[in-house]
Amino acid sequence: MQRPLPHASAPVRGEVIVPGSKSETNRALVLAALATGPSRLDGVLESRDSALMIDALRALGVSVETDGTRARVAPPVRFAGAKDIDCGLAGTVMRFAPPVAMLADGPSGFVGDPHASERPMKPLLDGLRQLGAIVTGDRLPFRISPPAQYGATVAIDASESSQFISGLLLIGARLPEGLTLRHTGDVLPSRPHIDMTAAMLRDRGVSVAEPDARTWRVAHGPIAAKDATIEPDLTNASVFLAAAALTGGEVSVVGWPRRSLQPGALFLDVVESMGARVTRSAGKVTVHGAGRLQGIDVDLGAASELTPVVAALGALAEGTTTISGVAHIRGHETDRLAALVTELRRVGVDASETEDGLRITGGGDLRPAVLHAYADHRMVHFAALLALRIRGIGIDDIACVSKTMPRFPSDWAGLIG
Ligand SMILES: O=C(O)C1=C[C@@H](OP(=O)(O)O)[C@@H](O)[C@H](O)C1
Ligand SMILES: C=C(OP(=O)(O)O)C(=O)O
Repeated sequence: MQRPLPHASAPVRGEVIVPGSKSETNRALVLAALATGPSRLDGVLESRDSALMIDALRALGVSVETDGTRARVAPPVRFAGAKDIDCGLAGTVMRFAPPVAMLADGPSGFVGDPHASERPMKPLLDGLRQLGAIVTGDRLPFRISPPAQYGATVAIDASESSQFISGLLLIGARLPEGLTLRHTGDVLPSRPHIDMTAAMLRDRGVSVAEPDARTWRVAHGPIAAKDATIEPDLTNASVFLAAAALTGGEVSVVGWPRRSLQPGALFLDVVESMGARVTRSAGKVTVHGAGRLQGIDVDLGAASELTPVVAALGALAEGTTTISGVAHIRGHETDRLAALVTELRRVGVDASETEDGLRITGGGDLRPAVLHAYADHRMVHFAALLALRIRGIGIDDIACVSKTMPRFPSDWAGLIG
């Protein structure tokens, strides 16, 4: 569905409420499915990625009743093997549901969107093999047969995705002897997401030790049921805050947690270092744009989901912006480094890939264009930000925002006016 995107004829001002965190929602659902009894969740994200997770868990025998942003999850006595579990393009589903399927009473099959088979899976599937599972294939689609006897130690290279570590940690306590998991690679992206997994396990009574920066020990034991409220998604919030920074406006996000493990919270530091002002009061965060932004050098290895938004800011800032630490986003919803460079050049911005990121020179002779989304929700956010300052920007597929924020088009139009 091709769409023109709104241009900002005046500084953007307003207040937004963003839906629940994808990362926290899908972890809370899995942990509730693995728990000793039923859990109630509030603030649950309603989106394609969370719907896929709910369907995957239901297929494995979990009862999930939803009512808007509320969910009641009741674990089964024993997980059932399931055919053709659809992962869509959701990293959290393709990396978190297979370990649960390894605990089932029979084999399970996993499928996904066409591009999903380009996303890295092998280290996770090797991890399941090291635990005794029989797995056919190294990418989607694949099939898992649960082990006759479960192992307890895994060594994998998670430099392509932190989700390999998170997926295995989530089930560690349910393995008969717990889990010792070691990362063997040189870099480890998205550390805050792994910390979020460990924190949510600990909140449910699980012992997770971290003897060094690349090893986790999860003790065997019960995962307590826990009623929980999901935080707003701070990465999705960054798009709205960035609108203020780009137009010299003022945008607040309501319900910003006082403390959060979401890497999206790091956006506040990034936008501040580009020249915007950030204030906090009574549960909300406000970005005050100064009208001009400065290019920066920033390592987004901890928060690589922010790359498309920061790339848009860099394209419209003065000077050069260098984003590093994000080589692994070549394996995200699309090859995000290639996609961002192609789309920046399409509108006349000088941009190139580095070994682990992007170099963008702000400004240039900017021109209108219909940008490509590559089925990637964050490429739509990127295009929406460019459109604020470049007249005549459209997007070839707006519907893919349903991955994590189906109401983005109306919320965005409401904010921009
Ligand atoms: O565990 C999670 O919820 C996520 C981890 C990160 O994955 P990578 O480590 O693959 O970047 C992040 O980019 C993704 O959007 C969500
Ligand atoms: C990388 C992302 O998603 P996924 O959970 O599918 O990996 C993302 O949302 O930016």
